[in-house]
Amino acid sequence: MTSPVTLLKAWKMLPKKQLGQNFLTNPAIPRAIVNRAGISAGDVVLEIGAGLGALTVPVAGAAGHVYAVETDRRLVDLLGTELLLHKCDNVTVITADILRLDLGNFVRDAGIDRPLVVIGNLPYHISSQIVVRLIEARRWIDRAVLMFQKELARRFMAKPGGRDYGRLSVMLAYCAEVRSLLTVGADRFFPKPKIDSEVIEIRFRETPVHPAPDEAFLFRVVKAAFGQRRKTLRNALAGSELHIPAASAEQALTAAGIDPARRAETLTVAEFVALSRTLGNMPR
Ligand SMILES: C[S@@+](CC[C@H](N)C(=O)[O-])C[C@H]1O[C@@H](n2cnc3c(N)ncnc32)[C@H](O)[C@@H]1O
Repeated sequence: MTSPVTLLKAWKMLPKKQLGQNFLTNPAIPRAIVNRAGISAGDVVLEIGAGLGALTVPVAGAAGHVYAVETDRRLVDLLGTELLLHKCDNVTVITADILRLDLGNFVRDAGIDRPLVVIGNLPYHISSQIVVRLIEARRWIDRAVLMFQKELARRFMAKPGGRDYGRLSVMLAYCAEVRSLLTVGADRFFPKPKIDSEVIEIRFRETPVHPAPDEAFLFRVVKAAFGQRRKTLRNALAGSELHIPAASAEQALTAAGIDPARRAETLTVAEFVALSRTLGNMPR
């Protein structure tokens, strides 16, 4: 692996902060990610934010095929050269904004016949949005192995009852098993970010443990409940974009067996599902 400092210098480029460009500098990290992710020749991988190819090259060495998405057009020639140099002939580079890529259409158009393994050292400013997209598109995905800023990764894995527990903790617990694979120090990147990173595996379940009658509505309820997380659930729901009268919120919470004076951060996934059911059954 050529160091990002050398590569960027040779190609007369500077990293773009607004694209979250913190490139991996130490080849041991991508190798560890590939090993712990258990990438094998049967896998079709979608990489998000390929950058200079630090992860793309070792992933290509282990996987059947890699679709490497990168939004920064400046990097495409550089990435192509790196892939040629490392004889990676099983990589398709896609110049696109991952948030605009329709995964269903992409899988169909590319003729991909199996659930994807998604991998990436994510641009930190859109990490949460990407996870929401992956949850929505999870029918096309087996698992995702992604690097986040450590604080965010902790929130994704949080259990009810603490400050870290939020909207995405609930959405992920609803549909996936999440575990930490590895912590990566800030000094393993160029430019060096302010905080350490963590790689987590999100393995999507075929069916949720507590299926909601209407998943999209469940996710709206979760968003509304955490929208004003310091308020009691009764008031948070009443003041939310769901426009539920306070009396109806109280009635739905009670019917779901939830004390209306509790806060969102104390509810389990099963309780959110029960609440979405009683709210969904109310006349609107
Ligand atoms: C943290 S860097 C990781 C680069 C490389 N994978 C590595 O580990 O060294 C994130 C990469 O995502 C790219 N990126 C930022 N926003 C993106 C988007 N919306 N869609 C696709 N790629 C994006 C950046 O240009 C950058 O190359």
